[in-house]
Amino acid sequence: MSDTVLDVQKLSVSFATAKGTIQPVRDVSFALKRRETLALVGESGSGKSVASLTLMRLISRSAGCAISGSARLTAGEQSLDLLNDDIRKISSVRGDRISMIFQEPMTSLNPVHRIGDQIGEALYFHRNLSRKERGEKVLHLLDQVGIVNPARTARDYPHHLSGGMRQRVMIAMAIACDPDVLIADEPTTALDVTIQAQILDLLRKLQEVNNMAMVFITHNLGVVAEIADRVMVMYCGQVVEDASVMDLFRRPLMPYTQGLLSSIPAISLSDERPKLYSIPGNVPDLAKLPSGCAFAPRCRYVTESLCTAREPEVELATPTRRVRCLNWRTINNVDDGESNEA
Ligand SMILES: Nc1ncnc2c1ncn2[C@@H]1O[C@H](COP(=O)(O)OP(=O)(O)OP(=O)(O)O)[C@@H](O)[C@H]1O
Repeated sequence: MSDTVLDVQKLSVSFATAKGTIQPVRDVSFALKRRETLALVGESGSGKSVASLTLMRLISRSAGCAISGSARLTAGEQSLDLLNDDIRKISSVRGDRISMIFQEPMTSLNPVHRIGDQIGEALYFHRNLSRKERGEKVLHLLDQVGIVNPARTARDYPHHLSGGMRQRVMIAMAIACDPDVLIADEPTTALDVTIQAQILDLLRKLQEVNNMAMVFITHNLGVVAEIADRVMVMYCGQVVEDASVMDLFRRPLMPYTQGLLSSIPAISLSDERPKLYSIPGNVPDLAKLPSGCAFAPRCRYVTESLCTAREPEVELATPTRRVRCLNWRTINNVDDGESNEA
């Protein structure tokens, strides 16, 4: 049996906007294995949320939105294409085999329903449980995510809870049916660092217990180092680098990734604090992408005749890492025949 639970091939999403057609996700492919955590990183607007909402089928084809590619979810006996199969089939696995923790718990939780009822909803739809069994499972889930008084919290409404507790409740909802794949969209961004560490710890433990795979969206490279096995860096909707955490942090190959890693602040006790690097310029408007490589206008290694003339294809730098840059060999002193050691 293959270990791949989610196989995404050539996912592209475009929207018709007042400024013209934009393509926030372009030709994104990746495979996710059981128990693996893939981090999706990139600046705001790089297409991380649109990609994951499309996988959940929460963005779907309409007059103003075109989607192409495939996303095969293989969970137990089931195998289905999240992008192309009938929506009734997708609804039967959404919240069950694949689920999502959203960025902002306060807007995702329903303010007029009790916490216990909201967690119980996925169980009601996907599991054949009596009311009593469902209630017990809700208390177990609240306990599992570290809520101190599950019975009381189950009766509470969202506004009774702190930000950290609401985020735990969101996790309890997402894992209620032991999903095979969990997509977590910046689940710790709004929390202070101690709570952030607790939530990361919790997700890791749950992953071990439930054997689930995770797609973890974040801006925070410290969090990536903490939680991910692989990292996929996105820029203007494209994957520009994809590598194991070790390889990426040890030797980033794409100038954008190099820039991101150089902008992480280090803790320094000396009087002379090193000046922090920041990538010059801004992410371009998706409606007016520059010609050639989208990162070229901000790249310190840009070769005008090459980088602005041709759009780079994604290349295998080694059998296990991909990079999208016409200059990556020159920048990293890699000979043509040497790619396997990059
Ligand atoms: N429904 C929509 N219609 C038109 N444009 C959209 C729509 N949804 C998202 N976009 C645009 O798609 C681009 C990618 O947005 P997305 O939210 O995926 O970025 P992101 O990488 O997740 O950013 P952040 O880290 O800030 O969440 C943005 O330019 C956004 O304005």
